[in-house]
Amino acid sequence: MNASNASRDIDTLTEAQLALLVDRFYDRVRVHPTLGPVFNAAIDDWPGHKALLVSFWSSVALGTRSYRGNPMAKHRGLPIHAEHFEHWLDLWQATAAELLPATQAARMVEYATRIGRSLRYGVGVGERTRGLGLPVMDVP
Ligand code: HEM
Repeated sequence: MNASNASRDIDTLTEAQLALLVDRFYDRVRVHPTLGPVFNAAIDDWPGHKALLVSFWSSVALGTRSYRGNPMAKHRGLPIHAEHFEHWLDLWQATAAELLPATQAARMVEYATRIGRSLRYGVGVGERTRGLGLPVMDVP
């Protein structure tokens, strides 16, 4: 009996788990009232999109380096507002919580929150807002 093996069993995420998470998540995205229209307008090849996202998440979470791409550039130019990011993360969190052990779900939510935050700033819908919900303008 080896303690490090036992803890590895709990901590190990597999590509199959990520594929299931991605598959269920985007099935829900497609029919979501706010997210669905943005994705359905941009994506024709859903199996291809899911496969790309499995490679993205396995690069992030498993270090496989199988993803090549530029997520920031892909999101610029899409009609995305702050609420899209909030719905995206809520749905990701709910799907991960259903499909993964709690530790792994928390890990995937943590990654998505961090990546989502930089994407938000990249597409110009960062979290810095004033009370009225106006974007903070930098005065030169
Ligand atoms: C918050 C965390 C998010 C993550 C981690 C994420 C991640 C990604 C990644 C890795 C891609 C593939 C980029 C490529 O083609 O190489 C992608 C594509 C895409 N994302 Fe996101 N995304 C996030 C949020 C959002 C939100 C809020 C929306 C809008 C509702 C969105 C809409 C899209 C669309 C439409 C594409 C396909 C773009 C295209 O192929 O032309 N994403 N996303």
